[in-house]
Amino acid sequence: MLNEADIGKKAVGEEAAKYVKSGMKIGLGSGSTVYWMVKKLGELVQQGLDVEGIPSSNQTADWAREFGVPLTNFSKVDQLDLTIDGADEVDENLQLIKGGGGALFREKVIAMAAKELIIIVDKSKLVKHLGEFPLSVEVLPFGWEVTEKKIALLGCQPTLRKKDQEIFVSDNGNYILDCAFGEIMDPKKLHEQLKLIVGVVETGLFVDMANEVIVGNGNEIEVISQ
Ligand SMILES: O=C(CO)[C@H](O)[C@H](O)COP(=O)(O)O
Repeated sequence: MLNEADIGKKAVGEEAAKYVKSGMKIGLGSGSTVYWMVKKLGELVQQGLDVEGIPSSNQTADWAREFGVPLTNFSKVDQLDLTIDGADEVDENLQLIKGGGGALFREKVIAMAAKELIIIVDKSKLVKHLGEFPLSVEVLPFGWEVTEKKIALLGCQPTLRKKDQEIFVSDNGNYILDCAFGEIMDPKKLHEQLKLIVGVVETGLFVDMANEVIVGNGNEIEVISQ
């Protein structure tokens, strides 16, 4: 049985697949909302849609293989036509926090490489200001303790992400610090400050990147554009 949020995720995931046209190279995001998009894409491929995707996580790659979505990589593709991804928070200016699943680095690469970025969320992800969801920051394992202290000086309490009592390791072999900054009034500035810290690989702030956000409220869908 799907709960209210899951119904919204399924609705927007399936809706987003309609934006994919034959011949396109697609960036495939990560997370439970993207799952529905990849599943739908698999059905469309069965019906003759000619598309290739670059996955942003090992999990998404597994789903693509399961549902029959052909995969490619950046040695063969310079630019993606479209990237479709989820988010943890979306503010009124379509700025995003991503990285709840720890795939933020590859998600940012496929977002940057695409002509268009469509974000798919259920309505619980819409916020006035970013920051209630702790910001994910991917850091190199070497000296992560020092990196953590530098990040804390920017005004948060970072927590090293763990899974099943073990340190969570990203698909890139790095660690994730979940940084509770509270309300983030200037996402661009915070992102830039974080990126200046040696050891920070990438932040989950996606600033001025989303072109369109598809929001699911149960089965009702709303599209918000820049
Ligand atoms: O950024 C992400 C993973 O790194 C996801 O897109 C984000 O966490 C949303 O996930 P879900 O669709 O499961 O709510």
